[in-house]
Amino acid sequence: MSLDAIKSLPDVLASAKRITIKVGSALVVDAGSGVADAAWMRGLAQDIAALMAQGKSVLLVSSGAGALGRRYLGLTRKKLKLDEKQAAAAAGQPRLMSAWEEAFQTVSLKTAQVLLTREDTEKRRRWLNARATVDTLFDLGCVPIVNENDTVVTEEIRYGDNDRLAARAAQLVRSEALVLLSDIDGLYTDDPRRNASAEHIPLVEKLDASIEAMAGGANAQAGVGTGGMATKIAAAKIAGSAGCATIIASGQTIRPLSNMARFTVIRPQASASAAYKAWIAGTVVPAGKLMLDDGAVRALRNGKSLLPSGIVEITGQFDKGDSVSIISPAGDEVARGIVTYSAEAIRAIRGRGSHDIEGILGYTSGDEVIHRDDMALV
Ligand SMILES: Nc1ncnc2c1ncn2[C@@H]1O[C@H](COP(=O)(O)OP(=O)(O)O)[C@@H](O)[C@H]1O
Ligand SMILES: N[C@@H](CCC(=O)OP(=O)(O)O)C(=O)O
Repeated sequence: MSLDAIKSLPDVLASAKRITIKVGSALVVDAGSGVADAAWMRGLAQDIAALMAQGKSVLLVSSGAGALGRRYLGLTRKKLKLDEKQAAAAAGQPRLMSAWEEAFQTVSLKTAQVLLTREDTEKRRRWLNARATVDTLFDLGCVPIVNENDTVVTEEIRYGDNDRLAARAAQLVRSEALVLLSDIDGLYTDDPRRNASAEHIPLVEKLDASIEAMAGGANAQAGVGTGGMATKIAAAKIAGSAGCATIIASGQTIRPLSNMARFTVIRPQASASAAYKAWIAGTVVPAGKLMLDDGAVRALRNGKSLLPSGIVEITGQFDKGDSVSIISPAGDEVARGIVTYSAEAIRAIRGRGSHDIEGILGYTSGDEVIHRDDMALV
């Protein structure tokens, strides 16, 4: 795979280690035939392979299940009832995945399906489980392909648009860049399909109400998009608060990431890891305390993860995924972090070596009680 292909990528993408790419239905589904656009999908697969060859992890969020299923089931009416939309998504999703599988096979990459609901991204335990699965898929060199689990979500509990789902997914995997590939090459001062004098905006430094006011609804002509520019700006806001930059670009070329002539970059408020650590340190109420020995406190201050061997005492009842306070022998709070094991499990493994964990608990969730990425020094 030639790396020349990605020379024209915006800097923000070149410097990101983890990238989330969202593609809209209009790109994946050929408007005339109503089936997956295999040639376009192969082109994107080549671009993604080029990014992965640089050591980046790529999460793909793909719309198109509803549009593919509609045609397959012969549901051609413009307006469908919710249960019909869900039926279309149920029929379209396996078609969408098999089209992606074929596309990625041409660049020797494996794919995996991750169907999420809003609850998965809002309930902490489910969030952590989803994150662990996607991390493992990255480690295995796979391209996780995310969509909303349309068949089980009702109107009240669904995202309904994959722009915001993609922003949450980007946050889930701690992406530094979220690319929203659409049928338009970025944000304009007004919907350019309705206002010919609308001007393109290449860079948004600060996403405020004046920017939000520019973004309108979907391209009604295409008929398959959901949310339009408004949900892309809402997505950029979610991503930005998690330290992730958003790029809105047109996907209407055969190699959309290599041929990104014009786009809009929306700057995040902080770096992804700084935003995550600020969230751990500030917004989370600790559910318990871990008292450490001096050696463990020194290790944490040197940027190491917390291992069971340095834990002397535990207070409180907490579960895997909860936040705890980490206390020095002098009684000071040195850090806060998200635990990989429950209070009960940590009581059983405290003071022991990581290699003993599996023997004591009968399972292991990793060597660390708190991974350094999940810890903020106070
Ligand atoms: N300010 C704006 N700048 C650019 N596009 C806009 C703006 N306001 C509304 N739009 C519309 O948003 C559409 C893209 O959203 P959408 O149709 O939902 O695509 P997708 O399927 O990629 O999510 C554009 O085609 C355009 O008509
Ligand atoms: N989950 C839906 C996609 C909903 C959606 O946001 O569509 P789009 O605006 O085309 O990205 C599907 O696969 O049909």
